[in-house]
Amino acid sequence: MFSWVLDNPGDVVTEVCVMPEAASRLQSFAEQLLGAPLPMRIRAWDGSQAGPPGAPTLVVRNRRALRRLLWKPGELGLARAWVAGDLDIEGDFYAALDHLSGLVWNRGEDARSLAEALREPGVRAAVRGLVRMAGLPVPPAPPREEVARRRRGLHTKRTDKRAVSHHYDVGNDFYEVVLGPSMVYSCAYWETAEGGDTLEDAQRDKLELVCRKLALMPGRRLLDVGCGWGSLAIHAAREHGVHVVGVTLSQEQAAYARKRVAEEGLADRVEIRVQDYRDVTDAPFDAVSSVGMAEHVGSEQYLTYARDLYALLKPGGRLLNHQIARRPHADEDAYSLDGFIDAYVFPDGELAPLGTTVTQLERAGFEVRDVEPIREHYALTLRRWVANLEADWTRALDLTSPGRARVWRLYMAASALAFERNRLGVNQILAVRSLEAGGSGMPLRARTWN
Ligand SMILES: C[S@@+](CC[C@H](N)C(=O)[O-])C[C@H]1O[C@@H](n2cnc3c(N)ncnc32)[C@H](O)[C@@H]1O
Repeated sequence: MFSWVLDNPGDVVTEVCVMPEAASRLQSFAEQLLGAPLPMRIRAWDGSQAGPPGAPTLVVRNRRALRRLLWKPGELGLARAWVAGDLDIEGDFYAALDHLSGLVWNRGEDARSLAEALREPGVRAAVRGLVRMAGLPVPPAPPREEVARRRRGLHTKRTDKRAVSHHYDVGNDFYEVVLGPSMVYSCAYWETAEGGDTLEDAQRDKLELVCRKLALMPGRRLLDVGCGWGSLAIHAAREHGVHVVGVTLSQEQAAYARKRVAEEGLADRVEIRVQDYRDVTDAPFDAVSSVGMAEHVGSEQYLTYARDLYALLKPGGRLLNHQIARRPHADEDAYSLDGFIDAYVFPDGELAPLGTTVTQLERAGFEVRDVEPIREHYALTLRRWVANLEADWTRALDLTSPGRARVWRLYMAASALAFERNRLGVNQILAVRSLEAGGSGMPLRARTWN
């Protein structure tokens, strides 16, 4: 099936890039490579179209898109072409992304995925030949030791600050468009699977759930690690009467959060700092919340993170760690960092399987008391963020670059699908620093929380 590709790489370039009716040539090239019909329509730069009528359409605006795809086949190539505006999608965005991710990664028994096809040495060599002929340099794949070295160099205080700034210091106005008035950048807590409640209600319910799990009450001290725009700190101080220290690495977030705190009249109870969690020294706290922050910590630093939070708590104090989890890989050593999310969205972000996180918390001394998996909630939340962005697209383009707006739309929609398809999870882990004699201070019936 691949002999045509292997034997005639020059003809393939000519066929696909130079001859008329590019869409049907593209379709037949992809179908030969994958060994199955394409479920999407294609519209090419010359206006030609091919594929099942009524299906979502992949618009290939120019030949450069093909070069990008062939140069880095898979997630990163697709994303590069998408960010540059060389590729577009018409029709149902989620259905199209679902088809594309299926084509690239998981086809099932009867058809191979692009990733599988490209693992065959002959096909890989032919594709690299194509890329060379298309005039693009072919970088060597980084050796395993290089991936390991890069990992070790990550997550110093300086690199974390730079990575956080890349993601969060892009304008609070842009985040207001996406997140809406609640300004919470983590999974909400919905009443129904249909997501009938508003995003603001669902976010308020999430903040309240975190406060109840932490048994917050007047006079207690809460440390909110990765406090974002201050929403949890404000809710906890206003509704539960606690004193809160919120730390973030983002200057823009801190300025925004302080303004909100002052407007709410809570300046005597909420302190927002631009500070790394590793630099917090004013222990002890009765409770620590870390919501949507631990994804930035990285595997090399995770135990340090867990130990630091443990040390900051009083005996009997609770940690609520709300964190995205990936599925374990068959070969954990081969786990590579250079995907689309790393390149464009969260530089140096790292996801761990749930079991790894629980083990690290236990190794740091915590007793893990409860794990609540809430991945369906994240899919609902992300779909709402995508809808917010699409509804205010023109303003979003004014507030940021078109490339960034396209990246955010793609990463949020693709992440919604990943949570729906169970490729990603998100969990609220409640852990306790036990009292000296071993008591947890937890109620016998855990669901009442305090
Ligand atoms: C996804 S946001 C979540 C914000 C907030 N918890 C929420 O739910 O809306 C992640 C937060 O973690 C913060 N962060 C990341 N690394 C940090 C570090 N090393 N020390 C302190 N904060 C950090 C970022 O500045 C950002 O505020």
